[in-house]
Amino acid sequence: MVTAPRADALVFFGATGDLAYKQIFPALQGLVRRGTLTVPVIGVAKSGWTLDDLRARARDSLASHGGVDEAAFATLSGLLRYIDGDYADPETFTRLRAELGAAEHPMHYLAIPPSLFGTVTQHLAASGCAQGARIVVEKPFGHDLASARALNETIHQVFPESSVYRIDHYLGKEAVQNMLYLRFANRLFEPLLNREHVQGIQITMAEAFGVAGRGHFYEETGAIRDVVQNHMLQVVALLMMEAPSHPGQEAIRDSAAQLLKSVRSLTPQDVVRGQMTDYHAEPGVAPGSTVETYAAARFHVDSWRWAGVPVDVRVGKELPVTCTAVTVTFRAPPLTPFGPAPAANALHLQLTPGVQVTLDVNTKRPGAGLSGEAAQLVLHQQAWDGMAPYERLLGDALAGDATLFAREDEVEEAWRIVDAVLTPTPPLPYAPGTWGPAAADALLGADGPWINPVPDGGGPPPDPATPAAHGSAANPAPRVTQALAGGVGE
Ligand SMILES: NC(=O)C1=CN([C@@H]2O[C@H](COP(=O)(O)OP(=O)(O)OC[C@H]3O[C@@H](n4cnc5c(N)ncnc54)[C@H](OP(=O)(O)O)[C@@H]3O)[C@@H](O)[C@H]2O)C=CC1
Ligand SMILES: O=C1O[C@H](COP(=O)(O)O)[C@@H](O)[C@H](O)[C@H]1O
Repeated sequence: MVTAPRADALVFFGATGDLAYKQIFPALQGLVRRGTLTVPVIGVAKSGWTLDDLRARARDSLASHGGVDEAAFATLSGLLRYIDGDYADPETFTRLRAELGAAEHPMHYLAIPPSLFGTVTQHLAASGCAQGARIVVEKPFGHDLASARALNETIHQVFPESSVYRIDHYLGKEAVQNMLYLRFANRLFEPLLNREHVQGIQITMAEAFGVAGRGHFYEETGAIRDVVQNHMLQVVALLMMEAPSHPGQEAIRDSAAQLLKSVRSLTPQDVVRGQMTDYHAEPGVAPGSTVETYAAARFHVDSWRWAGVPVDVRVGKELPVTCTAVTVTFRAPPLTPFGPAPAANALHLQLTPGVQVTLDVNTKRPGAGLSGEAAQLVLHQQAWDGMAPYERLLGDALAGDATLFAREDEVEEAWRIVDAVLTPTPPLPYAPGTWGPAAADALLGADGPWINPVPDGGGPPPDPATPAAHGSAANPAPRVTQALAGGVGE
């Protein structure tokens, strides 16, 4: 729900950077194509570039990330402005104020190194650029609980919480929003999602690639800071939170924050840290680095609804597949008059690639007698995200809708949960292409084994020039049932 006026300028700090190139120009072109980006886009960086250099960079970015839509690109080019200057120099912000002209509600997007968030915020205030403005801040938001609190304080000296939009691009994923919708738009699942019926929950975020040339960044971060503190805990919150009291942004964020408040702080015994054996060969990685590229953790949610249900989360680089999936495994029926059921009921939510929801059920084996076999209902299958996460999030921020942005209390709770396991201890080695250190199995004990996701679907978005593809090849008709996939539960 929108609570702020529409932004009338987008100031893009970090327009010459890597994130801009890989994600943001494609998102901006998408917004232009939808007609939701019509305001000036002012890039600010210190590369010594001209506006034409920025336009050339934008075209190059689009050519290698999704394609140039000439009509949309022409409009985007016309909206682009560029200010070349250092963020430490007040003059940069004086020029920005002049470029903003009559804009009353600029949106300042900080796609810049986190060490500069404070500097830029303070210069925005001193130059008058913060007046009536909102700020969109990239991840990571802090390095631990203390630094996140300090950063919140710095930002709040200039921007009230209602004007702060903290990006967690997982919240912009169609599949993550679908998870929330599925829970509360159906009578079917919600009554079952509690300790009476759920045996355990597993979430795996597997990536078949490594640190992808971002060794310097990863050395400062590691898997827990990179994706557990933010993406994984947001998924936990949306999957397990109570129903929001109304559709407004604060109600949804209140429920998510409340759930995070009930997650017990991790201790070293709850976590297994791993490091892929080729990590030290990555440029920017220190010899002897103990940064983890894999982490498995058992979370406990101390709430009336979830007490005693293990929530096991595993993330890692250079695992066998690229897939993020949630599995909710249900308890066995109280009586089994026809003998033990072939498999536990389970709800699988594939969050990436694409969107997929499946349900493992037991059906009668055809023929004589009453024995069963496992089957899988495919409830929903969609091969692409509909809207790329950054397009969705930047569009929402421009419109003044903060629902899909992490609030101060959510971010601080998430840091509180992981704070005691951030100190690097020697990680266990694992070979690229494997599912990580064997010790992660011991973490689950009798609740194991880990469920290795088998990615199904996914793929590039349909060509914008052929919108018919949206409803056909890209979104195949759901299968009704199929035999239980062999990989699930292995
Ligand atoms: N890259 C990625 O895949 C992801 C990045 N992020 C986050 O996005 C943010 C940006 O990351 P990324 O794009 O990789 O970083 P880069 O280092 O590639 O880009 C940094 C940008 O900031 C500008 N900049 C840095 N210092 C100054 C300064 N003193 N004055 C003016 N401009 C300056 C650079 O300008 P210039 O080029 O002119 O020096 C450049 O535009 C970070 O918070 C990162 O954590 C989040 C998710 C993924
Ligand atoms: O934030 C990050 O997310 C990506 C994974 O995002 P996805 O949308 O491709 O699933 C991860 O690779 C990266 O390390 C991390 O910084």
